[in-house]
Amino acid sequence: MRFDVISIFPEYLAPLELSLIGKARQDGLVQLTVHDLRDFTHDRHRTVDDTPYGGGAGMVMKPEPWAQALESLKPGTETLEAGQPVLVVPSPAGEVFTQAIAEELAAEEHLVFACGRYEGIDERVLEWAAQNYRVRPMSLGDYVLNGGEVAVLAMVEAVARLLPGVVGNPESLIEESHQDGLLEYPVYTKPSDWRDNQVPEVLLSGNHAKIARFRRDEQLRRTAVRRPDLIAQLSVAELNKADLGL
Ligand SMILES: CN1CCN(Cc2ccc(Cn3ccc4ccc(-c5n[nH]c(N)c5C#N)cc43)cc2)CC1
Repeated sequence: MRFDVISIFPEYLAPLELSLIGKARQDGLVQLTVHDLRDFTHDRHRTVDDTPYGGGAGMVMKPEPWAQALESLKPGTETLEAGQPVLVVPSPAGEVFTQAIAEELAAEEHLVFACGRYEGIDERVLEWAAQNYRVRPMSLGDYVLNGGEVAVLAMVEAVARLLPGVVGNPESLIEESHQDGLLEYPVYTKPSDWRDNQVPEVLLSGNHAKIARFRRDEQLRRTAVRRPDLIAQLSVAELNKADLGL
């Protein structure tokens, strides 16, 4: 999988050189390149923004540097068969990024991320880019950030960890939170008695059926309390099976 990230703050993406993603890059499982948008400007001040048409506060990112940066990444013939690369554009106005979308993107060969700043990128860039990219405005969630870099750190990690060989134990990807539409169950480790707080007895029982039931009930209980919106999508049968203890 090839990732390209374009930003005016390339150093913001340095954490992607660490830990699992960093190792995946060293092992050649992931090719990730960060590009400085200002390298695609040609004026003395390396200008990337200007005032908004129609007035309003703040500045808007100029289209030309983005067009030149995206053209520099235009897919070669080797990827034509795979279809156009996906251009992910973090935005407060994007579709909300989910585990399902992470899995979708993990099946792609080439992802390009455009990190906007200021009040956003001139909209014509997204329209123009659609000639060579499948453009996907994407939001990390319903809150306001100052730019796209934090979102790209999260999205790249969520996608890259799904790629073969990146996470040491692939089994840990199976019981993922949100994978089955529920929040994950609580986890515990030694000591079993910690400051007079005990690990739930069932987890020490060795009875795998009871442990599985306990974990499922905890998933349902937590989801019902913290994310009732997810519960609505569950079957009645599933809910009846659980002892929610609410
Ligand atoms: C007059 N009003 C008109 C509405 N705007 C809305 C607005 C526009 C840009 C920004 C800052 N920004 C610039 C690029 C960029 C990318 C992603 C995100 C982002 N925020 N939240 C997420 N989940 C994000 C993601 N992913 C924010 C970004 C903030 C707020 C304000 C001014």
